[in-house]
Formats: sequence, C-alpha cells, structure tokens
Amino acid sequence: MYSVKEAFYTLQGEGAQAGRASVFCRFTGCNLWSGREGDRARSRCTFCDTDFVGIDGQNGGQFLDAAALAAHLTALWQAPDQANVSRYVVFTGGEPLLQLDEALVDAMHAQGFEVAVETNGTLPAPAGIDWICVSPKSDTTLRLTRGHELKLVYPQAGVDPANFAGLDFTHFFLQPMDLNPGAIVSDGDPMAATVGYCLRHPQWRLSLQTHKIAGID
Ligand SMILES: C[S@@+](CC[C@H](N)C(=O)[O-])C[C@H]1O[C@@H](n2cnc3c(N)ncnc32)[C@H](O)[C@@H]1O
Ligand SMILES: Nc1nc2[nH]cc(C(=O)O)c2c(=O)[nH]1
Ligand code: SF4
Ligand SMILES: [Mg+2]
Repeated sequence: MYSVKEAFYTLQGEGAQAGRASVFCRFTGCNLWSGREGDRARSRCTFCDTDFVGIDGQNGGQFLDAAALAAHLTALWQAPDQANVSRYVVFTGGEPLLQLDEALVDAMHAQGFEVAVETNGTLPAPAGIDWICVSPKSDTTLRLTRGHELKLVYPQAGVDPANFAGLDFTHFFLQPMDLNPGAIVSDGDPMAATVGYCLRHPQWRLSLQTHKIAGID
C-alpha cells in the first residue's frame, strides 16, 4: 500500500533537471517532521515548504500495489511519445524513501519512465533509480553519500557545504532557503548568501526554485 498526498504533471523546478517535463508523485509523510505547523520549531527539519500530510491533494490517494500506482502516474503523463525523449517521474514527499520500493521503480520503468527521487538522504534507496537528488538536513546522519546531485538548502545553521563537497555526486547545488513557509531562523538574505558562496566556491552552483518563479506546481 502506498499513500500519496498529490500527483501532477509539471516541470521539474530545481537542480540539474530543471525545466524538464515530469510527473511528480508526492508521498505522504516524512521522518524529519510531522507536517504539523505546531511541531515545526521542534522538528529535525524546520524550513520545509511542503504540505505532505494526508492523501487529499490533487490525484492523491492510497494505492494497493505498484501496478496500481504506476498506472495512475502514467495516466498523468500528458505528452505524445517521441524517440529519444523519455517520460520522467519524480518521487518526492515528504520523504519518498519511506515508501518507494524496487517494485514501484520497476513498474515505472516498464511504463517507459526514467525514475528520479528527491530525498533527505537519511534512508537507504531501492535499486534501479535513474536520478538521485540528495538534500541533506542539519543534525541528521547521511546514509546516501553518492548520487547524481547533492542539493543543499542554504544557509542552514550548523551546516557547512564543505562537509559534503568530497562526496560522490556529479552535481553540487546550493538552493536558497525560501523563508515563506515560516522557516525558523536564517542569517540574512538566503539568496545573497547563496550567490556569494557560489562565487567563492565554484564547485557549487546556484539552484533556483524555478517553478515558484514560473507560478506552477
Ligand atoms: C519538500 S522536499 C521533499 C524531499 C525530501 N524530503 C527532501 O527533503 O529532500 C523537496 C526539496 O525541497 C527542498 N526544500 C524544502 N523546503 C525548502 C525551502 N524552504 N527552501 C528551499 N528549498 C526547500 C528540500 O531540501 C528538497 O530538496
Ligand atoms: N515543479 C516542482 N519542482 C520540484 N522539484 C522538487 C520539488 C519537490 O517538492 O520535491 C518540486 C516541486 O514541488 N515542484
Ligand atoms: S524538506 Fe524534506 S526532510 Fe524536510 S520536512 Fe520537508 S519533506 Fe521532510
Ligand atoms: Mg517542492
């Protein structure tokens, strides 16, 4: 059984795949925050910009098995098939690695999708994922120390990007912390701080949340 908050067709907004047409599957629940505003300040992740509670979002629900969820997500892909252009699904949340398993990865591959995940990196990943984006959070133990992109929200108190710069990732991004969700503390302007860090440390590139700029999901 999989619990899905919402699922929708949009453009990936962040990181190296920004701008790419994608089906997003947002799983319910996270291991670093309950999702309740009253718990935010004392949670392990305090700046989350996402509602991942329940199954009441667009195209949300419970799905008995991988085949059922794969069919549901495939129906959301809205483009005609074209040679050399893959369908693309992004599993996020909440924390997707609480629910994503090899059966679902395989079922999406069988429907012609490349499979991406957005994870906080604290849980092991099933085999077969084509694109792993890890976004580390302060005061957590990173279990996923390799992948395709490491995308650190910046600045986070007590987190130095240098601690991740030697890990086995292809791309290194800093993403300015969006303070709108009521994020708890940040020193100064995250955008300016992030730009400044990337200017001084060219290994790191700026990731903007382009879906927020574009006004899409
Ligand atoms: C909502 S999280 C879900 C996936 C997973 N739990 C994680 O944290 O990576 C999706 C992405 O949004 C980022 N994010 C969350 N809140 C943010 C904020 N206030 N500003 C910028 N990025 C944020 C996360 O770091 C992650 O890269
Ligand atoms: N368009 C769009 N791109 C995204 N990239 C990562 C997101 C996420 O919430 O995981 C996200 C999202 O919520 N929307
Ligand atoms: S950003 Fe990710 S890890 Fe943090 S509370 Fe939101 S879903 Fe959980
Ligand atoms: Mg988001």
